[in-house]
Amino acid sequence: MIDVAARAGAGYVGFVFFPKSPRFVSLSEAAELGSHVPFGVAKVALVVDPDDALLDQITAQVPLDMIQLHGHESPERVAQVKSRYGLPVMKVVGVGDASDLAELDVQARVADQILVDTKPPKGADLPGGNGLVFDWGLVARRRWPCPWMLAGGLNAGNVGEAIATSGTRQVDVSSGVESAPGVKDAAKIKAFIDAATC
Ligand SMILES: O=C(O)c1ccccc1NCC(=O)[C@H](O)[C@H](O)COP(=O)(O)O
Repeated sequence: MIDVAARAGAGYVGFVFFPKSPRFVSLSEAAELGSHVPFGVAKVALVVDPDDALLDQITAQVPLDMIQLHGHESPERVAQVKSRYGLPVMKVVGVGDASDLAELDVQARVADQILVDTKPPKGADLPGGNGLVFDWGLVARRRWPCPWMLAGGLNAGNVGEAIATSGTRQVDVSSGVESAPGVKDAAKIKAFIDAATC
């Protein structure tokens, strides 16, 4: 499915290293997948509150261009990961309401990129990939000192409105291009990218 995404124009592909996820990939699977990603498409490791031991293994075995921190990592931890691994770090910040915007301002001063995602509901099994939207108006016309990407419940049917409302220049999707949890769908990937780029 990586070739489908790349041919359709995706700029990033992500490997989910979260064992409870239906999208989980092992180190060896990610290493194999990563070796086939075309030049120009960034390979991103998605990790949740990882310790150095896990990141040491991932970065030693998987060809990567970026690390995405999807847990409760502090700005200090973001800075540590950047410096220890020499890779750009995308920090995910979950937004449920306006009170969550302050963390975006703080993390955007440290991270290389921020992913503005929907805050997972309390008790959710997954910190991301839940297919839920938030109020895109909350981030409309906001500026941060690093590039940012919008995520959360996007699909081919709503991504145009999400871009128009939020003003984002980059979008991220997971469950919205799947036919079942963890099963990516080529037609949905193409439709999503077409809708996001026209
Ligand atoms: O997708 C997962 O299973 C996952 C597990 C653990 C951490 C992050 C995870 N996904 C994060 C993503 O990058 C999603 O693309 C993002 O949250 C948007 O997901 P969706 O709402 O399904 O488009």
